[in-house]
Amino acid sequence: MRVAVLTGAGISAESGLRTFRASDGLWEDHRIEEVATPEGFARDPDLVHRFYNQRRKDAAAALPNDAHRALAELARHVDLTLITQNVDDLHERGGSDRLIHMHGALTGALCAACGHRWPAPMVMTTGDPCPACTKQATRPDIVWFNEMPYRMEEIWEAVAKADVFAAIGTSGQVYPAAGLAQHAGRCGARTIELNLATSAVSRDFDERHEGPASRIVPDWVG
Ligand SMILES: CC(C)NC(=O)[C@H](Cc1c[nH]c2ccccc12)NC(=O)[C@H](CCCC/N=C(/NCCC(=O)O)S[C@H]1O[C@H](COP(=O)(O)OP(=O)(O)OC[C@H]2O[C@@H](n3cnc4c(N)ncnc43)[C@H](O)[C@@H]2O)[C@@H](O)[C@H]1O)NC(=O)OCc1ccccc1
Repeated sequence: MRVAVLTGAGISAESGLRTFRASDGLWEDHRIEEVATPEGFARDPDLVHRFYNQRRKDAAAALPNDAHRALAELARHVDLTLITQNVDDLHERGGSDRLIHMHGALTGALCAACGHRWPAPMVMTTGDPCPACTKQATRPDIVWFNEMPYRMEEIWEAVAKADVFAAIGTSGQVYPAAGLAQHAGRCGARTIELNLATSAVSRDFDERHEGPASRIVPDWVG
């Protein structure tokens, strides 16, 4: 059985990490344009580093929950492709050793000059030189708006081949991730939404399970 799972901020909410669009969401305190676009980084890199340094600290202090662990268990029983929009490392710390961070990861640093990648320091600053080209063009290895998400061909292929596609804790407002459910359905997969509430793409699913991820994901995995 081939299963493709897409996760969003909702799966890490019960681990204490803020989602984006909730009333106390990340986008309440910061304008997307300012902190999650290449233009915002060019305009004020210190502000962007402060934003991601705080998220890196919060993620390091958080612990995976039963939903993260249930997906690691699922991978032992089916051919699972785990795709996450999240930049935290709670899937890995929950036991998942094969996943695709389509929007990058807080644990990564990227040189905007030469493209070199290395493990991110907890506190990243504009002065950090690249270990390869020594230029000071260090940025978080995160996919910002108007940038192409990582490993899209692999993701598109895995979803096309899936017998089952499930989306967990995502609002379905950001593309191309939000378009994967429709793609899966068109390719014949059974599509399942697991979420605390309805999302912007709930109509694209054959089946819905509503409730907190830490309860409904272990129930679904069974
Ligand atoms: C806002 C939106 C309209 N804009 C976009 O989609 C844009 C533009 C666009 C492209 N195609 C389109 C088509 C139509 C319209 C617009 C577009 N997309 C892009 O820019 C993408 C890139 C998008 C990626 C941006 N980076 C992120 N993250 C990293 C940064 C960071 O993290 O700081 S996006 C970021 O926001 C999104 C947030 O969504 P969710 O994770 O779903 O979180 P949210 O808070 O919204 O919802 C939480 C959900 O959980 C549920 N929940 C809460 N608690 C629980 C709980 N306890 N249990 C269960 N569920 C729970 C809630 O009910 C809710 O449903 C995630 O993707 C997340 O990664 N790039 C691109 O298109 O590039 C092109 C291109 C082409 C060629 C060459 C170059 C470029």
